[in-house]
Amino acid sequence: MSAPRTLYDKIFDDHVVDRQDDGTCLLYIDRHLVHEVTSPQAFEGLRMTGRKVRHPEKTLAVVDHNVSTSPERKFGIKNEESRIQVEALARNAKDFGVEYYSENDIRQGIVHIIGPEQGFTLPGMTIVCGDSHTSTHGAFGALAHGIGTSEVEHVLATQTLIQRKAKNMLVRVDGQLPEGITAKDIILAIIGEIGTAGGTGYVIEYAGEAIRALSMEGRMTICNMSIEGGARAGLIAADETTFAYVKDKPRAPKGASWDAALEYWKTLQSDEGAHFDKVIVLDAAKLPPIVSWGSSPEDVVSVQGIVPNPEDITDENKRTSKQRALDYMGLTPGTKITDITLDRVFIGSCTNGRIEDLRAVAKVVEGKTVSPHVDAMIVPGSGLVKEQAEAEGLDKIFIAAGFDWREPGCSMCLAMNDDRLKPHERCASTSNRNFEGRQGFKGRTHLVSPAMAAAAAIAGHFVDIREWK
Ligand SMILES: CC(C)[C@H](C(=O)O)[C@@H](O)C(=O)O
Ligand code: SF4
Repeated sequence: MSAPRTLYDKIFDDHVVDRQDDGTCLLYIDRHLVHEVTSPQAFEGLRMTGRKVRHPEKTLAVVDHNVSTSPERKFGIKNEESRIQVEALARNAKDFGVEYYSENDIRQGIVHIIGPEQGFTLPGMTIVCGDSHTSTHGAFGALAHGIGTSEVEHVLATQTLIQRKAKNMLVRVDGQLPEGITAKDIILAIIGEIGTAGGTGYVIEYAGEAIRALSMEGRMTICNMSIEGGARAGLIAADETTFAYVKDKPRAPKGASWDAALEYWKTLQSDEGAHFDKVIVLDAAKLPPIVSWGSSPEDVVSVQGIVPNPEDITDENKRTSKQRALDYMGLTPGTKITDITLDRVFIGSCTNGRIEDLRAVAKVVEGKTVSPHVDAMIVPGSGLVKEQAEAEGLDKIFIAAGFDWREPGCSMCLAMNDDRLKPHERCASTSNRNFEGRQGFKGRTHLVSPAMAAAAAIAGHFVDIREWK
């Protein structure tokens, strides 16, 4: 009998085209998502060498980072640099025969939201995109890697990727989440625990009762942020929740192909006794709502906590870096998290811009009003998310509460378009990165769950969502 294998081992093995003695492998790539930021040079490379896209039908292109989220966007992009990137992708997709969702297509949205929505992302697949948060697709039991521009060119030309096998890490989240605690709190707590380098060299498989109980949206939130924990990818074994989500999606297999696919997908689980190089265990029942206080996703604390004091850190380098983070954030050690007031609230991104996230927000803000000193925006992750939210009347709830309801895109997750913080503005954000300048020059980001961001918008400061009425 062969040795027990992990889910990662299985998907990897099933895609190896060539294995060198030194461990370098050539992996077959099933799906390639392309956006405007990391693809122009890759297409240019193909042009210069007279190559074609090897499998246009396994490639899907969409604009997301640079698009305006204003309704005015149908009249064209004003920012020169953004316009050039968007136009380049439209042209490249046309020239190379790749399907393309423009900003005027209802299917357009953040690349990691549209893949799953279209059934382009399926269990057991290898999926790549020139974007670090490609790990999101691991929620489907797919092996999904973010790649660089030269690799984008390699995949476009050959439908393969050069890879070395990573190590296996298991993160098991036991027990049940308390009311009000979400997937976002789980992943922020995990990163707080392992640190931003904790996953370096690993592919993380998330398992345990609390993970199994999550919706696909929640699972995507978890896998999305694997990269913030340093991991090469994040994975969750596909199960009935996955199959129910995937079924009838536009590009999902149909009829007999569906049955055959399902048979295979059901084998995609880590075997009993499979070896993991590192195991982390968390108790879901003990998790509080989490808020980040610094400029790294590992700088997290319970909403009931206080801003930590770097003086307490013994390691000098770490102490200096956390001191710098506090200065950047304009925070004083000992301040209660619930005393931190906000100027802006951003709800959206590939971490938390899906329909379930918007429903959670609507539940918190219905019949209430955004604090007069807060400017709050909601950016649906895709045109289809927007359409669904509007069909459910969520937009009316948001607008009545004083939120700005926008068009889909990455928006203020990274401020490549006009949505950005002004220097020193403080923002509660449902996105995944709180790096210096991430949401605008000198902007201050606190990462939270959608419900926590929503409550903060209404209250004007952080509140414990477990006490929300
Ligand atoms: C622009 C892109 C290359 C980048 C990434 O790779 O993640 C962006 O999506 C981000 O979130 O910082
Ligand atoms: S929403 Fe943010 S994290 Fe996601 S792809 Fe866009 S910029 Fe990157």
